[in-house]
Amino acid sequence: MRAFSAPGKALLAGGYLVLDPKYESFVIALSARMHAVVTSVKNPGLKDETNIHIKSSQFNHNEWNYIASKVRGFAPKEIDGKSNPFIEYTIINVCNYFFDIEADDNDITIEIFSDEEYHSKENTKVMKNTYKSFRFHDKDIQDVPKTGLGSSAGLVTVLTTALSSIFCKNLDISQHQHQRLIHNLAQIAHCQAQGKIGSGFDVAAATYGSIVYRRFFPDIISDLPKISTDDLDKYHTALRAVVDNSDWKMTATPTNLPKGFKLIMGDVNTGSETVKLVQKVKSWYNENLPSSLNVYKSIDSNNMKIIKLCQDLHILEKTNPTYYNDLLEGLSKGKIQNFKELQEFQNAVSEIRKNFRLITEQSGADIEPAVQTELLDNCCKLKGVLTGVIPGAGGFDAIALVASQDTDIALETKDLKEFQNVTWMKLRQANCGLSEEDSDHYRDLKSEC
Ligand SMILES: Nc1ncnc2c1ncn2[C@@H]1O[C@H](COP(=O)(O)OP(=O)(O)O)[C@@H](O)[C@H]1O
Ligand SMILES: C[C@@](O)(CCOP(=O)(O)OP(=O)(O)O)CC(=O)O
Repeated sequence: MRAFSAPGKALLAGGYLVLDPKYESFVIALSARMHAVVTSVKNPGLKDETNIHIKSSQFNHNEWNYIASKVRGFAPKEIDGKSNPFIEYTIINVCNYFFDIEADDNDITIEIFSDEEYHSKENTKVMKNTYKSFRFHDKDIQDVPKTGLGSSAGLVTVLTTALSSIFCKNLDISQHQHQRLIHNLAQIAHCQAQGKIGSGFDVAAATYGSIVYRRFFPDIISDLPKISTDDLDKYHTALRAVVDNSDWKMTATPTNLPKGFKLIMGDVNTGSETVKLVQKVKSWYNENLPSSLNVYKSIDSNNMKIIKLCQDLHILEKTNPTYYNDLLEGLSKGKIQNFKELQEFQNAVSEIRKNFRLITEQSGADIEPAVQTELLDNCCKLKGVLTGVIPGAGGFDAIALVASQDTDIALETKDLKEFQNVTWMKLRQANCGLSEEDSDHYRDLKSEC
């Protein structure tokens, strides 16, 4: 029995630009995690087939029971005809990657758990033990509203890890080459399940944690052949080559918010459709060249300022702790104007937001709609708050603030009508990407009362 977990994400800087390998982005991994607990047994009754049971009991006892066999290219068959593409493409890719390894066991059960912040808490019951606490819903997974933290990317990443651990007994996710294996397999499965090749920052954060990210070239995935039972070798040979030997040309450099700063996320309970926003922005971009390129260049130079400022603040904390402590105190007490680093941080974010408001106006894609502008501006007036953005694709999704560690946002905004539509989420910046957990910590979950 082994267990793994992977974090959710917030794209703090780099929305839209991250789709182009030309630009780098700033991704914060979140304390909300997806978990997978895997067990396996040898079932002598099964010939040349593997049973894979995936249980997601938190969602109305959802489960998917698959049979996968080499002769069908490991295309999994769900015994009741139920479908979950994220699970299916994970099985296909992991099994095809390890096609020549005879696992000791052929009956595998993986239990999925997701931390509460990924989904709406309505009509839920808490089940907990000394180590973990999860919310149980009375609806199926697809019917429970999401908060947009990247549940499918986290799911595919932990599932890829859990299933790989059956074929690769010495899987050690603290090793760089194993992280790379999981990342590449999960990235492929996630794109195939979504039916599109996005930037992949969510899978990269699920694997590597908070990162400065430059995407892979999309053709690395789109060039993979279709799985065909006529030529089974074709897919797994190509997959192995892409996963192990191709140069993905992506970068995922570990980063973090500087010490004494924290991320605050607020859910605004409406949500936006990323795919539609991306389509509108792409059309606007292509129809407005070269001025749209200048807008992107301006956003990029401010994204880079934020990344650089985080690095500079890390250094300052070590080299000039007295000044650094004064700066943190200045941030807590609302004396931002006395510290050039804080001012530069604020200015960079306001330039980015200004550009996104311009794109909103010209493209019709609600990236920073007026109600969110008002909300963010109000947040920025709160003591301890340095700045705020709508992460990722923007729109009516969550807001993300950068604030001093001691900011008590719930207390500061309590009973203020301008914040009545925001629910402050129980989230922090994560301290790691993919990690191995103690499988005993998921046993004997009990209802609170
Ligand atoms: N805990 C879970 N158990 C099973 N499937 C899950 C779970 N969390 C997410 N999924 C799968 O991911 C889908 C949601 O993915 P997506 O729409 O990409 O949302 P997100 O933006 O949160 O990644 C769900 O419909 C389901 O298929
Ligand atoms: C526009 C984007 O650059 C960022 C979208 O970020 P979100 O965090 O909004 O993403 P979803 O979880 O997919 O809704 C598209 C991309 O990078 O794929």
